[in-house]
Amino acid sequence: MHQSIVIKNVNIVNEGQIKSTDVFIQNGFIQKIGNLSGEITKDAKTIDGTGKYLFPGIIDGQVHFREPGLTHKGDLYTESRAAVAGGTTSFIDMPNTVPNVLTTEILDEKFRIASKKSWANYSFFLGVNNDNLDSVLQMDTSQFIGVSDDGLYFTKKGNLLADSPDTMEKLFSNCKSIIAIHSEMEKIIEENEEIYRAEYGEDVPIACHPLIRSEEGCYQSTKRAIAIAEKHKARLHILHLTTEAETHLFRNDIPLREKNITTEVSVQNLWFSDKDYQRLGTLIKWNPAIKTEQDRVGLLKALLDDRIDIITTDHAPHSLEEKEKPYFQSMSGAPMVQHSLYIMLELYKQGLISLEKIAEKMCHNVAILYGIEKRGFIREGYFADLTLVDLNSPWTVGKENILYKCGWSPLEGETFQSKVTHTFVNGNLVYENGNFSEFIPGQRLEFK
Ligand SMILES: O=C1C[C@@H](C(=O)O)NC(=O)N1
Repeated sequence: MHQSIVIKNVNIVNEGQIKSTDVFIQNGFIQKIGNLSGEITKDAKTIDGTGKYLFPGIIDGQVHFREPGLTHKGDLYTESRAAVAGGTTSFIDMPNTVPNVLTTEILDEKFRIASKKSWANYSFFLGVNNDNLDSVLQMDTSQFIGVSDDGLYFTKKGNLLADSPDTMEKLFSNCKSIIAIHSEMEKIIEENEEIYRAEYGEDVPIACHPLIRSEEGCYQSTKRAIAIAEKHKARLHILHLTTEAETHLFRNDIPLREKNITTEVSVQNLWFSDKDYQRLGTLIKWNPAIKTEQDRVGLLKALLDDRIDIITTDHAPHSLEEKEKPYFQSMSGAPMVQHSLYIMLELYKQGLISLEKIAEKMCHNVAILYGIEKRGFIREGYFADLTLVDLNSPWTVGKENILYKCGWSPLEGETFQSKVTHTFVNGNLVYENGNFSEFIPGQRLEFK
């Protein structure tokens, strides 16, 4: 259902600049950027962009949309709908669905479901762990967006790659595609669990979470993974960094395109810190854990100085019932994909990051890092995935505007100054001032 649309007098935030211009969209693509008048836009729907800011659609490099198998928490329809309402137009989903994505058959099935249900553009990681390592090494993994172990440890202890240096050696010496790993050492976590269990029994306070899933567990794991990757010249991506200490293990003296070792931060680690455990309890229990205020500040600094390459959400919905349990039973993770751009724009309002840097880390760099074709930038000939934002339109997160299937957010009660007013996916205006268009499926991400 492509339409011709012209966005007039809008500030485009793109490739390190903000420029006031017009953008003409037709047949799914950005056809023209510049001051437009007359013939070309004659039959086009006009959107007045005066005073607003146009970003490339956000590409979220790490989400858990829960389908198949865990659809009481979320599914590809509900979570991708929440995504586009928050300005996210593409996502890459993790393999800890049920069954785990450990074969190409299951991967194909996820692509099939997404082609029917996803509002946003999509791709999926193939899961890799000790169980399927040999078969993964037989595959031509350069055909996949990447392999990842994220979340697979939920179904089986001891499956974090970070706990299996032999597996990592074998994988890193053979795998041609991006290897995205969840970097924590299970052994260190288990030792810490025993210490706190001895002290508190089963009633361990949530404030102990960052001490159990500790800085040490993250740092040792990331350091070792980088050493093994460097030895084999593998393409390693460390998922959701949570400590300042780890940021110093990454380089910022070479362009992203030349890096073999990259990393990311998830928005919640730029927003929450250990001071929030008292207020929000297990609602902000994540793996790896939200750490200290010093870590939060250090992560932001590393993002700004390019040791951290991209921003993701690790959107991980669970039902409230699954969250509101004593420490050991409470599920880790929380929904975020509808609110990621809002968090970053609020940090902009606080003077902590520029709009250009937000576009770089949430759009351009994700496209570069994963080699995604023709997305992530506002350029003529690129897909018209675009997000229009009003920076002066305050609103408050509440049950009535949360779109996640699980129906809650750790951000409830938070007031954000900015609002996404329009979201375009492949040239289709799918979201406008709180209303959705008819359902139009997103596309499979193509990559180089
Ligand atoms: O890595 C992960 C996985 C995620 C989930 O719930 O799937 N939850 C988390 O807290 N971290």
